[in-house]
Amino acid sequence: MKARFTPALFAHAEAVLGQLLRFDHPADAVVSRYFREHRQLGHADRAFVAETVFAVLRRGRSIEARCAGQLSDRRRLLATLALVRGWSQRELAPVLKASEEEWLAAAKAMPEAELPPAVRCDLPEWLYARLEQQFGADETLALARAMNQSAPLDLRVNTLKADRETVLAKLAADDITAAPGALSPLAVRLRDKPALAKHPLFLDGAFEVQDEGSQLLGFLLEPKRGEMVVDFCAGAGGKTLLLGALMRNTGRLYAFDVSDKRLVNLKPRLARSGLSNVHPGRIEHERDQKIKRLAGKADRVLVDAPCSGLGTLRRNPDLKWRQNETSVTELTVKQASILEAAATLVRPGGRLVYATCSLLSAENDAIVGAFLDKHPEFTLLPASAVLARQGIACDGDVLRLLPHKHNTDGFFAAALERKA
Ligand SMILES: C[S@@+](CC[C@H](N)C(=O)[O-])C[C@H]1O[C@@H](n2cnc3c(N)ncnc32)[C@H](O)[C@@H]1O
Repeated sequence: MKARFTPALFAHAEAVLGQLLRFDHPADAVVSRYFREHRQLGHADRAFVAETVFAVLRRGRSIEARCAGQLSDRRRLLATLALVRGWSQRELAPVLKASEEEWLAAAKAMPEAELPPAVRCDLPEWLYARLEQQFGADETLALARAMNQSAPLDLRVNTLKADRETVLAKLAADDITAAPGALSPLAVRLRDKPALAKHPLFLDGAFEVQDEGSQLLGFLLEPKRGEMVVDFCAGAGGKTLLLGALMRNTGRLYAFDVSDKRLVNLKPRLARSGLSNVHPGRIEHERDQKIKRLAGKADRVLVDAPCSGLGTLRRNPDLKWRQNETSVTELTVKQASILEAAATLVRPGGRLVYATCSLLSAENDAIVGAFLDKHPEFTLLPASAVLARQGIACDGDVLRLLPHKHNTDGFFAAALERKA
């Protein structure tokens, strides 16, 4: 159902945008809190508000340029509706003032191709410069365009509870249009974004929401029955749950994180999943005693490192305005330190996977390159070969998923093996 566009609904979007543009909290948290405080807003109204303010976060830089400096939050929203969402002046009529019509027509008339490259890509200068150096101008534009779209909703089937065909059939019976993912053998991609929190298959643990790209990191680690596996930065367990299922609920899977809050969020997911091989543990830092006790014992270790998150701009467009060169440099120091500590856990012949959801080589190739230079006892396992033997086609010695090529979030992952 489409929302009825009224001045009151527009005012809600304006209020949310005002909060978002302070950039002091993650955008999804700000929007969720606003909706909790305004329960009268129905599903369609919420969808309108969320999509419109997220569109401003995605396209704000080029919108500003096209509006030639005459900007307020109200005008940002009007211009986004007209220029990004393609609304006509007739559709905007309930809100648009006669005095704004000329301004909006001029913004619409300005050709996008005349904007400087970073503005056209809707990226801050520093980020554009880094991506352009890595990918070249044409590919950066394609990448930025893909990242300025909203992401599809992907599920991961929990093989302890169901198989993909059964999940697809049951979703179809509920009029939820879905298709098997193109890369992950466990992925289901939905055509729309239905609310799933009360769906019986979700409540029963038959699926979890997880980007298809994120699922491939579990396959790169390739944990087996009966092994000892460590998820070093487990967070709320997005990947832990997949690893536990790949281990067929056997062996021992440690889920470590420094954040109590995230580990608490893992609990209900674990309960739904039916897994009993997962051992969550909070650590103070990467050199915690709990870690030291496992030195040299783990068959496989996943480091899903804290990162800039710049591969997830489709979902978190605010990150491009909240990260900066200093925050990225601080993250790289942390990433190197976590990888160093996690590596000590790996037994001879065992596997270590370093992964991020960043696009920046400073957080990816540079971290792994420096680690391998310092640790000749580790070698790089070609990611394409590891994935090919599990029926997953992906080129390259490292896994590099990109929104414009793979239609997933941006991920980097490298599989390293400690020599036997
Ligand atoms: C990319 S997130 C992990 C996401 C999680 N693996 C998932 O799939 O949902 C990175 C995590 O690293 C955790 N972290 C930060 N510093 C850490 C450290 N020194 N040791 C372990 N975990 C850390 C953060 O709390 C955060 O949960």
